[in-house]
Amino acid sequence: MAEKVVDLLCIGAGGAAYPAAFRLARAGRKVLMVDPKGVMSGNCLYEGCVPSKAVREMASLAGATRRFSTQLGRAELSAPDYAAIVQHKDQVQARRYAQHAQELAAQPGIELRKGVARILDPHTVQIDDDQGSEKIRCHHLLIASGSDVFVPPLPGAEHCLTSHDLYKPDPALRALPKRLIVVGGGYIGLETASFFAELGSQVILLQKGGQILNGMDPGMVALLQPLLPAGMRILTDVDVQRIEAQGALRRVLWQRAGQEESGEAEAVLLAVGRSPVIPEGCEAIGIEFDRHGVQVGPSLQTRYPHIYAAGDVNGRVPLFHAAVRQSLAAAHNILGGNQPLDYADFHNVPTTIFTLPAAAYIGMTPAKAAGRELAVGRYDFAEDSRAQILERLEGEIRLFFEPSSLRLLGGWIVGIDAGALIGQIGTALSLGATAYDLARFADQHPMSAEGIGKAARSLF
Ligand SMILES: Cc1cc2nc3c(=O)[nH]c(=O)nc-3n(C[C@H](O)[C@H](O)[C@H](O)COP(=O)(O)OP(=O)(O)OC[C@H]3O[C@@H](n4cnc5c(N)ncnc54)[C@H](O)[C@@H]3O)c2cc1C
Ligand SMILES: NC(=O)c1ccc[n+]([C@@H]2O[C@H](COP(=O)([O-])OP(=O)(O)OC[C@H]3O[C@@H](n4cnc5c(N)ncnc54)[C@H](O)[C@@H]3O)[C@@H](O)[C@H]2O)c1
Repeated sequence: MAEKVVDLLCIGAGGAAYPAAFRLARAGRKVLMVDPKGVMSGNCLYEGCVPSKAVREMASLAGATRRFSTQLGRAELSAPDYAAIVQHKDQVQARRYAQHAQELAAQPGIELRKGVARILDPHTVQIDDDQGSEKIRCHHLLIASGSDVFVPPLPGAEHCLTSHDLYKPDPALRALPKRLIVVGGGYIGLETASFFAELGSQVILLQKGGQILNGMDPGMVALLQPLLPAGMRILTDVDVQRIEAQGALRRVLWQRAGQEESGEAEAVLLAVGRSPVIPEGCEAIGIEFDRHGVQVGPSLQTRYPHIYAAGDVNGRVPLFHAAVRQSLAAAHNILGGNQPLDYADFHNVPTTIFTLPAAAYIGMTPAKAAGRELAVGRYDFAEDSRAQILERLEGEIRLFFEPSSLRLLGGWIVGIDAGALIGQIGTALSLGATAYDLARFADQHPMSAEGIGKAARSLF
């Protein structure tokens, strides 16, 4: 039987794969996506962004209802029903899977195969599935195999839950733990700790280094940390020794400032990072990668101009919207005959830590400016109408400008609506806006976005 030939083969069917697949199919190219999940949208929908934020919004509503119980006439509030929250999360996932199936069915030119891909040579990929194996010839290859939970060699790690166990459809955790210990103070650990604390768990978070959200601007982190829910105890400079199981209970033992300490909980979440999933065959054909991922520049090309690597697998900006943008840039470069004509920007990507409350940033912040002078515009939510209506007075919008031109270089938001506002700041930044432009735009009242113009006007 003749080998099947496609224009583009995508290893994976997540956010780094399907935007390119659709773009090329619309241009009349023949595309094959391969993913062992057999469905489109990768880990974002399976166990990442969408399910975690479905839990977040329920926790946020539970917190708001508790804060306003008197005004809402519900003085006697029962504890949140975590099983019902999980059911809601599962329904959101099911709805989005159905939507993606419809989108795929409506687009001629794309096939999605359930299976695992491995690279045989720079133009041949083998797909292994339940039925056996098939070799496919491809003119272009997009490596979009994403990332997976990193489990360190920590004694007793098998007694811990991971984000997979919390957020996948029909997850293992279905009851709210009275006590939760979280190992790792990055995105997943901190977000999840804040959701469970808001829902009523007593949470201890253990972070290895001196700062939670390691690598992010310390100024922003220092504003966020005190605003996190009561019921969350954050310990830094912790060296976790082991986790022991005692029936249904878990005991975590750690060292801090030379002292042995321990804690007991109904559940332990291990969230110390993710590792790129490097498809078999990459090494054999000489594609360069390290522990962060496949090495690519902004054109997303590997050392083979027709082989691209986008999304978490390249480790550049492991966020869903960055994966989508990289996927489209790869598609444009394929359509350009592998001559780079589109480049992903790895620096100006809006980033939100969806804790309760959230923090978000983009572009240049003081820690990245490394001594370069910045003009700073600021707006406190304490004076914001919407923040007052919601009794969320904590936090701020801070914008960073080039002093001579007042061109917007970056910003952060800590507090209400951070995830939405950072997109607006990001749009302004990508359009080259200045403080004058932002100051002139009269945003809606009474919305927190008014604060962006007010932060800019604080400079004049
Ligand atoms: C708990 C959690 C919460 C998150 N929250 C957010 C958030 O709020 N916002 C945000 O922007 N990002 C968030 N992320 C990150 C986001 O999920 C990723 O950045 C995004 O999914 C990356 O997309 P991707 O396509 O590169 O990889 P993935 O989504 O990981 O998809 C890769 C796919 O490749 C498949 N695959 C792997 N190996 C092979 C192979 N050999 N052959 C075929 N297929 C293969 C996998 O099965 C997988 O489906 C979160 C992640 C987690 C874990
Ligand atoms: N809001 C979002 O966009 C969002 C949300 C969740 C996840 N994500 C993505 O998922 C990725 C993985 O998230 P993550 O939280 O697992 O990783 P992470 O890299 O963000 O954080 C891991 C944290 O664990 C700490 N750590 C490492 N080893 C430790 C140990 N032995 N004991 C205690 N602490 C230890 C690290 O210092 C770090 O602070 C992120 O990089 C991000 O790309 C994004």
